[in-house]
Amino acid sequence: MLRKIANPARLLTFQRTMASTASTGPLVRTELDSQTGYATVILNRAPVNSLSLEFMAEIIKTVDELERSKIRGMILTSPSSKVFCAGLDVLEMVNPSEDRLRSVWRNLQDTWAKLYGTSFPTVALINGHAPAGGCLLALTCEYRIMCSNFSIGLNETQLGLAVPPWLQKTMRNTVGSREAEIACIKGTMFSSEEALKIGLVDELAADKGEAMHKACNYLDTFKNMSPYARSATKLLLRNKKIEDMKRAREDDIDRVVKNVMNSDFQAGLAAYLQSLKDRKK
Ligand SMILES: CC/C=C\C/C=C\C/C=C\C/C=C/C(=O)SCCNC(=O)CCNC(=O)[C@H](O)C(C)(C)COP(=O)(O)OP(=O)(O)OC[C@H]1O[C@@H](n2cnc3c(N)ncnc32)[C@H](O)[C@@H]1OP(=O)(O)O
Repeated sequence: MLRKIANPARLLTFQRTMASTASTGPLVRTELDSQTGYATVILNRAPVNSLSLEFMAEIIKTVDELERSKIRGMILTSPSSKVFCAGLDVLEMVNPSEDRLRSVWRNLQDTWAKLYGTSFPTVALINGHAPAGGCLLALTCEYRIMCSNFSIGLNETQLGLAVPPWLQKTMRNTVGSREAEIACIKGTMFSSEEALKIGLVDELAADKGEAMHKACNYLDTFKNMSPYARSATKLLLRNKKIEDMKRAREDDIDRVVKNVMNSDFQAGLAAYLQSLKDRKK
């Protein structure tokens, strides 16, 4: 459940209607507490918040809007009780047109860059599983609070996908070189407790209410600090990685096209999709 806001009149909700969504309501909902200046961004693409082209475009737009609104902090979360974000929409990879595949990958790069380079402080409130692209979203935030009994990790290699260099770097920056190398190559999924142990998340919480409380505590640490000094320091730390990604982005896209258009990959993906369905039986 979302944190209760003392005065509902203070709650401004930006809502956008999106075409082609199976979710109820907008793909991304933002609730702004005007007392604290903290925005809760709720990823809302049922059932598992998988990242389609349109969903990522909406996340990017939301972050742009929040930058313009001069918020004091952002909490990224999901309305689901089981899944934070299931990563890229695997259907985007099934025999895609090359043009769409390029656009999907470009949007993933931009989603990462936008969230990684926000001027305001960011917390991922990971209230469910966060494989691959779900872990990527969490890694873009400055601080991660994870509810117990879920899993998180960059499991791309398990699906036959290479982890892009900019994402490897983000993982390395978070957990250190050795842990990142092994985790990326093996495609390890970590339990919440294991993730805490290696520093992939910063705190655990028993439930979403507790996680929200801890997220606000993190954001409160900046309450009396100059937003300029804070964000300038963050961007000095992070901008080079964003620029590196942008410089190499066309090569990155070409590599992904080669990876995904390959017939062996497509055969493996079909088997993977079947295994997702079989798990339910
Ligand atoms: C276009 C991009 C091109 C190239 C990529 C190249 C390189 C990529 C490198 C890095 C970037 C990131 C990549 C990725 O993110 S790949 C996606 C990885 N994600 C997964 O492997 C997650 C798979 N899902 C699960 O493990 C479980 O669903 C989960 C634990 C998240 C939730 O389990 P739960 O039991 O709660 O739900 P399910 O019944 O399994 O799922 C419900 C429903 O949703 C469908 N589903 C699940 N995940 C996805 C997904 N990622 N994309 C699309 N659809 C997904 C699932 O099949 C069910 O559908 P249905 O059977 O119709 O109800």
